[in-house]
Amino acid sequence: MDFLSDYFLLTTNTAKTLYHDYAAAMPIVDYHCHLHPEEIYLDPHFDDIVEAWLTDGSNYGDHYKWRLMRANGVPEELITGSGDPWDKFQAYAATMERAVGSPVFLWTHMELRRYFGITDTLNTRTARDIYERTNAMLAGPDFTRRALLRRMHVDTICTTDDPADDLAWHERFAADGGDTFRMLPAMRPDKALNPDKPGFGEWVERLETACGDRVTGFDSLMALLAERVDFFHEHGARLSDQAADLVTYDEATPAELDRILDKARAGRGLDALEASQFRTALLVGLMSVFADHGWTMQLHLHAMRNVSTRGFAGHGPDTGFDALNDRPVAEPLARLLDAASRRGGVPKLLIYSLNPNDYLPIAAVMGCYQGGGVRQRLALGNAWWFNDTRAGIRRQLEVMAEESLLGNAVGMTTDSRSFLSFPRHEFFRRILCELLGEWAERGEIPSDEAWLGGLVRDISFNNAKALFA
Ligand SMILES: O=C(O)[C@@H](O)[C@H](O)[C@H](O)C(=O)CO
Repeated sequence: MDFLSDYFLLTTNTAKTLYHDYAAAMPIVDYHCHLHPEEIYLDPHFDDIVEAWLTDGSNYGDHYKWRLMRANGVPEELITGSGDPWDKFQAYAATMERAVGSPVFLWTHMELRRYFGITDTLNTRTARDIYERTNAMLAGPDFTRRALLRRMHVDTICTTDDPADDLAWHERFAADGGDTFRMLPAMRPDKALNPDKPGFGEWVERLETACGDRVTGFDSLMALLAERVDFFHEHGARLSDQAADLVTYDEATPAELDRILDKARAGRGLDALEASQFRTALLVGLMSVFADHGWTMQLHLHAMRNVSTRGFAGHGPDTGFDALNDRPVAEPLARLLDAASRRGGVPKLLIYSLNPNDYLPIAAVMGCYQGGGVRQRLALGNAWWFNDTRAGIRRQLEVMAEESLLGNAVGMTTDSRSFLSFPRHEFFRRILCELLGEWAERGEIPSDEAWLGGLVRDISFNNAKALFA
């Protein structure tokens, strides 16, 4: 089979039919990504393929590529530094020559095909020609940020926004009549959930300013966060998204929570127990608020961030110096959900983990809190970050099928920092169809095309669209 042919990844005739007749044309709901609302609203062109693909001055770029370039011995000057764009592109091309089997290799060539119509393999011999052809096209009207989203039939895109953000860019986007797609905020209260991290006190002051009110204790912090959920809801938000790099459960009295909050605001440092008590109470409280609003809460578990001290000191967060951790998940997650179910209720939840060994424990715990007349109240989040690979996506789909209801899975997200990364949805849909096709042609599921095609459309798009119903 030719590289990236129409049938790539589609290993059976059933898969080919399911992908091309049911998945391919479905629009995209990208409900978790890191694209900036300002860039989407202002809709500028890219200076060149290096800005679109690798990095710009603000170190805002695709750290998946940066990690591979570092692994290939490329000096930082040509990764996130101020090196010449052509030198950077050459270095990336040389890196791709070594990246056989990497999803980044596949995505790179899918993006060259889907956006630029270039079918050449990127390497040091073709780099100059591809550099010049892509740069010429990037200057055209079909390559502004919004045009790239339109061309991928994006229906909805959710940005990642702090509770204290004013959502001004979302307001301007809506006031101008939007576009062929919706840009909606998703609330990311990570700063509230990290009272033991530097900047917590400053963040509380940002929240007070956004609300025009004071935080006088833990309950008032929760009240101001609930106010921001109302504000986000009025702006179309229907999802939250928070990282839980550690999943712990420790209870505290209201008085203890107030004391911990004061200590955190004063920057006096919290011990592990105090941080866990604060996070436990805040997560359970937020679950109640999200349940009241009918929101879907995304929990991103077990990242191990900023592993390299030097890397973090030199480049800041989200620059390719993160990993995953293998901390326990089942018991603390069960205790969090149980506390929520006994108090304000368990919201709709998408629970991701960076550690694929967590999939089965998470799915088993999830099954204990379904119900209340809500279809798939809890679902396993899609294969995330290091798991956004053919094997990782298959594993997540298999566990969702084996332990819950694959027909209710909520598709894929780019989770990206690149406007060119939307073929990751095609990558996912092909792997979904490949898996269903294999099961059907092994006789493990009925080869009922209409039924399977409907499920493919639901998993690829309809289930994600329903998050906003
Ligand atoms: O949401 C997260 O915590 C991660 O997606 C994180 O932002 C990471 O840098 C990323 O973008 C992985 O795709």
